[in-house]
Amino acid sequence: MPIKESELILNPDGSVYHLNLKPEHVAKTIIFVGDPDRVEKVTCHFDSIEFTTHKREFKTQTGYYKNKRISVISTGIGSDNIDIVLNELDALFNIDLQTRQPQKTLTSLNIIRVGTSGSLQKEVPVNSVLVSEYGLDINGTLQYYITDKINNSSIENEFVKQTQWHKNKSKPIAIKSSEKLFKIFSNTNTFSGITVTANGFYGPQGRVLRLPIQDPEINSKLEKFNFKDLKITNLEMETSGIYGLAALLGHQAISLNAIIANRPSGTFSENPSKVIEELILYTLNTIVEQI
Ligand SMILES: O=P(O)(O)O[C@H]1O[C@H](CO)[C@@H](O)[C@H]1O
Ligand SMILES: O=c1cc[nH]c(=O)[nH]1
Repeated sequence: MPIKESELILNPDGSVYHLNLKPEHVAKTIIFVGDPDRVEKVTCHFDSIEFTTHKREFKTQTGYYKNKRISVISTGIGSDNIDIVLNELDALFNIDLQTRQPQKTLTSLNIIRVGTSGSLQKEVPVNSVLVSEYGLDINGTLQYYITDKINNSSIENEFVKQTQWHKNKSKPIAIKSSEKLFKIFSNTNTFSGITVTANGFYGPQGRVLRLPIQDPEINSKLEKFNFKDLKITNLEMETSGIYGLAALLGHQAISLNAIIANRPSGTFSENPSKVIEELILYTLNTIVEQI
């Protein structure tokens, strides 16, 4: 049975609904950034750009960096957007958009997030780079899929126990990064750990401005969490969705985080653009050398 028009929505020009892309527009190695303005901060280093489009928060450019064809897509903020980006991106490669049937031979993509994040550990300082070994979904997105073959329930159970996770909050789901990409992007200068992916920047990340939150101790509980020497290192808003959907769809994914805030010390980077620019160059050169 073909996938119905209401389920896989195509624009009049045949492109996928939100991303505005056709299969020929996208490379198999894709950098995700949150901020649409960060797309050009990556592609300004390219030797050539062959394609650009922009709809809502989703801006895409495809081109060549040192002979490697790479696409850069902005996802906007949050795992709800990751659900859109991963599903539409996968459809471009793994569903025949004419017959609306899955392709017989599936394509596996390399997805590398270049994002910003807040550290939960004093020893992961602002202006450092963190490679997420695990993404921990506390935002509920992955609960809508069948994750029992890809999640780590030992981490999840320990998390619920150690944080006294409130029963009304969505059940956490822990997903590992691509082992291959984790090895490629980790080095002696990078940090690694469990990245908690929240569904908001303020209350869901333990920030209090004027509103009290359900658990005022949550960030110190996250900071103290320990599972076989694995620590929760940072908070942001996309990694677990990328890891979960990539693993389910058969893609390789890694999340690289420029640490711009340190929550225990209450500090924020004086020059976030600098660490982001360094991370972009590190990412591009590592892709060219090792992917
Ligand atoms: O800088 P990006 O990649 O958007 O990532 C982080 O910044 C945003 C919040 O300011 C969230 O998307 C969070 O995950
Ligand atoms: O603290 C932070 C910093 C960047 N992005 C987040 O989501 N949280």
